[in-house]
Amino acid sequence: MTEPEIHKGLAGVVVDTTAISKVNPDTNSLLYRGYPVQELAGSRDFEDIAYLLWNGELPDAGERERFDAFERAHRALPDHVVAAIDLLPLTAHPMDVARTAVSVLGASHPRAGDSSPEANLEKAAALLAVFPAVVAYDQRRRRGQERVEPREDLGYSANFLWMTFGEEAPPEVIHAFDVSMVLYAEHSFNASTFTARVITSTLSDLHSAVTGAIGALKGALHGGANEAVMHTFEEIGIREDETREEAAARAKAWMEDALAARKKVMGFGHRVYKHGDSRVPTMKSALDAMIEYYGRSEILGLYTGLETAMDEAKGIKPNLDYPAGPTYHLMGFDTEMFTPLFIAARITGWTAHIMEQAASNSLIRPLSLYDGPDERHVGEG
Ligand SMILES: CC(=O)SCCNC(=O)CCNC(=O)[C@H](O)C(C)(C)COP(=O)(O)OP(=O)(O)OC[C@H]1O[C@@H](n2cnc3c(N)ncnc32)[C@H](O)[C@@H]1OP(=O)(O)O
Ligand SMILES: O=C([O-])CC(=O)C(=O)O
Repeated sequence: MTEPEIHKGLAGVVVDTTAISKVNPDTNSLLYRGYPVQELAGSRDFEDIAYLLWNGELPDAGERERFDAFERAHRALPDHVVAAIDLLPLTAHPMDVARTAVSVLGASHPRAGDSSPEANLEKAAALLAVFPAVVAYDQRRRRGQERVEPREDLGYSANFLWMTFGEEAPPEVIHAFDVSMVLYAEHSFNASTFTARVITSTLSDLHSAVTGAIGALKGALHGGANEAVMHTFEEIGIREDETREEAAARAKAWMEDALAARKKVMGFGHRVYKHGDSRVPTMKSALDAMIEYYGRSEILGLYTGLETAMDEAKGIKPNLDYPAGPTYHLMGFDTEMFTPLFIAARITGWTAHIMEQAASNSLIRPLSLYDGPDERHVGEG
């Protein structure tokens, strides 16, 4: 009998079709429902992207108006979710808080037992609307600050920043934040999306699938990398009085030591892209805008120092988490909040995949090759 071929990590395996996004490493492109993401980021806001991912088309004016009315009416954190978050210690990682909050929202959803396409679309939109309040409240409670209620007169990103910082963000910051949400929204069969599809394939519900996806996103090889990038910057040391060149030199030396010690440096490399992540140039422009806005050229020094040293030593390019981390830092988010920001964006992609999987379902259940002990019996030998 021939041994089956093992596809460790499912690398290179095509498991299903999807009409939601196309990642093409050869052309270094990413399409959402056919549109290049670079074209969408900057020309369309995150709400339009959510609509596109769920419905297959960008909204017309009336569709967008109805979407906004629903989204803005569902932004407030219900009291029982506030109470559940308050039960969690401040030592809990914000990803654990986020995962718990989504689970509580699922358990108490009025249509919890309904996984019809209409119920799923409504659940997805309500989750997208309320999730920023989870992140904003969690950051504020850790800082000993009061919760800030959402504002219906602001767009998604402006309101997110308002609830987090308790003041209106400048347009430059809102724009950079919105671009990050658009870029993080969707990326085909990545580990967390695949997790959501596996859970959905058992006929489980949308909130269970998103809760599981959050668990998969938390790890440093996936979404947790944006937090890890900032820990690298912090380990090297962020010195505001330093020139860009001085910071770059220290970062380069740090990277050379890390690679000599055979360390994996988070924010670099990708399972699919081997010549650079299609989203990085757009996110890097958003980072550059924030560096300029806040006058923090030493951050650019750290960024380029690490990037250059990694490229020279191994030819490995940054992924989206690399420019996103310092961008969120400059905006004032605490480092542990970065991956929950990724959740906020990816709720769109995850739920689009949950709906796609449910509409054309087949239980996801691969095979394994047993390599344990030969058959034996209790009491023998
Ligand atoms: C939004 C996202 O989720 S993007 C991904 C975020 N994750 C990270 O940034 C974590 C750091 N990166 C990595 O661990 C990897 O690049 C992954 C997991 C993302 C992709 O990995 P894979 O395709 O499985 O490649 P693999 O991990 O086998 O790496 C291949 C080689 O490149 C090296 N390599 C890959 N990434 C890195 C890195 N970040 N730092 C150092 N070396 C690296 C590996 O050590 C390996 O070298 P070897 O052949 O000498 O052993
Ligand atoms: O596609 C992947 O494996 C990881 C990634 O970049 C993402 O989920 O955005």
